[in-house]
Amino acid sequence: MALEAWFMDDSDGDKRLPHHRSPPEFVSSDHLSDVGVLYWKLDPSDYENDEELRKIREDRGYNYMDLVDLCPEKVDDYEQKLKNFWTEHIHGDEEIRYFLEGSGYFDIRDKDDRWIRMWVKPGDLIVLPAGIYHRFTLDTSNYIKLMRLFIGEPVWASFNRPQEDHPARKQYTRSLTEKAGAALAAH
Ligand SMILES: CSCCC(=O)C(=O)O
Ligand SMILES: [Fe+2]
Repeated sequence: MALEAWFMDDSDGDKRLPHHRSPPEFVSSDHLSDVGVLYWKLDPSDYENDEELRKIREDRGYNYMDLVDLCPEKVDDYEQKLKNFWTEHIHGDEEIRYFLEGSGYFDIRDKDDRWIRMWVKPGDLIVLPAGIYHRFTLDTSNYIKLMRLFIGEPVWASFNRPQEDHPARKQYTRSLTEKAGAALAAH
């Protein structure tokens, strides 16, 4: 099963609702990989002993991991955190999230600056490239539990848009341009 993703409408209504366009416009896994998103579907039921997850972590050097249970009782500054997640931002490193319970919306900007909404659910492992604009919200289930992965000492710093001069942003836009150039040359 592929990740469910779609282009968002332009309405300002409740962010926890799906925000499909009318009619809905789904986004293919090719389009997601074009903007540099990596995706795996794993079995979350026994994540502590999952051989597939172990292999991915080893291959990509994700030696750091912790768990986040996103509910008011377990997270300090819950409302503030959700607010920060919802503010469009980038990071200087990959953002790697493995979703274990509940669900939510991970929104990313594509190369034409359109919002793509990815509906993340248990078993979805998603890697966002450094420098991609994104944001996150819970959906109407109001709950999510996830694993954060990182290479080495984690850096959670986020940089709110605009960030056109940030090295990670420049590198990212350059990589998109190169990809587009290579695609043209292949035709
Ligand atoms: C809660 S999943 C990811 C939210 C986010 O973009 C972040 O932590 O930087
Ligand atoms: Fe982020």
